[in-house]
Amino acid sequence: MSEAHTLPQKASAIASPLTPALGIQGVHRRYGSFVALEDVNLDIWPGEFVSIIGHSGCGKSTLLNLIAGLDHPTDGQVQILGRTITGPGPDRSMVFQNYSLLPWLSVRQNVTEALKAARPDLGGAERETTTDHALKTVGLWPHQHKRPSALSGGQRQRVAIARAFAVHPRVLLLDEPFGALDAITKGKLQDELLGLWSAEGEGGISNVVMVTHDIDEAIYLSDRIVVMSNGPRAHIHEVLKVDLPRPRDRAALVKSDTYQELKAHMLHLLGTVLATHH
Ligand SMILES: Nc1ncnc2c1ncn2[C@@H]1O[C@H](COP(=O)(O)OP(=O)(O)OP(=O)(O)O)[C@@H](O)[C@H]1O
Repeated sequence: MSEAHTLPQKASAIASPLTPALGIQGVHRRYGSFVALEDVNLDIWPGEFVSIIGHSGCGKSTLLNLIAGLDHPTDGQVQILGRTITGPGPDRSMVFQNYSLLPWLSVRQNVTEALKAARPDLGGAERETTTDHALKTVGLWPHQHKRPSALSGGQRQRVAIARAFAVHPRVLLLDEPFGALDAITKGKLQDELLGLWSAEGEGGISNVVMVTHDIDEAIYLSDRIVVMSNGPRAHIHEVLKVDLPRPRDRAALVKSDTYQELKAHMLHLLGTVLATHH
């Protein structure tokens, strides 16, 4: 169950197996004398879906922000396809824990404004078509002219996801995207996400890096699960490979031995080995 360089399961992944989509190399992040992350190293291969799990405060959001280019390592570097990340870019798009919608704009405008910022190359007509497609994909077409305040939590989450999908990022970064949702909505959004990730070409997303607290979600979605040690001085405790064929059937999956073993191992890690006493 240790980290291994394995070919991911998405067909497009095989194109360049030797250059990581994301290379996290000797990354430290200190805030003054407080060491949040210490020597984090991880290669994420093109086509991989990777989840990051760990106790509260271990630096998961910090790591995601470093990949997004919204923050910078104190030491080490994060690379995308071999190039050092120095700031945000249209090749990466982030869905934050709090959705970060602009409350004075409609659902549709929240998507189009993000597109204007992230994809200035698009003409007006193309931007509208892309927005239409994203809103339909997440099932928000009938609500496109509403303000976020008129939406349910699940619908707001869908706007944030539509916005991220619309910019067609090569890498989609998700910070507990489904945390506050009911099980049915969560399941639907997880499947929509998998659909977009596994689609090739237009609308396809090469990599997803997702922070989650949900073990079942991590196993259902991921190719690998990164388990962080507790902070401060958090680092990668273990990387688990999810050796379950795709497409995955939720009901059948939970009965499989591989699933049960992986879940038991993660419960042991998080509940015993890395147990906290808050
Ligand atoms: N700007 C900052 N200044 C000082 N300390 C910070 C700053 N940002 C984060 N930290 C600290 O770094 C550590 C990691 O924070 P981070 O938000 O990445 O954790 P997390 O694993 O995402 O937590 P959670 O699961 O609760 O969202 C925490 O101890 C936090 O207090």
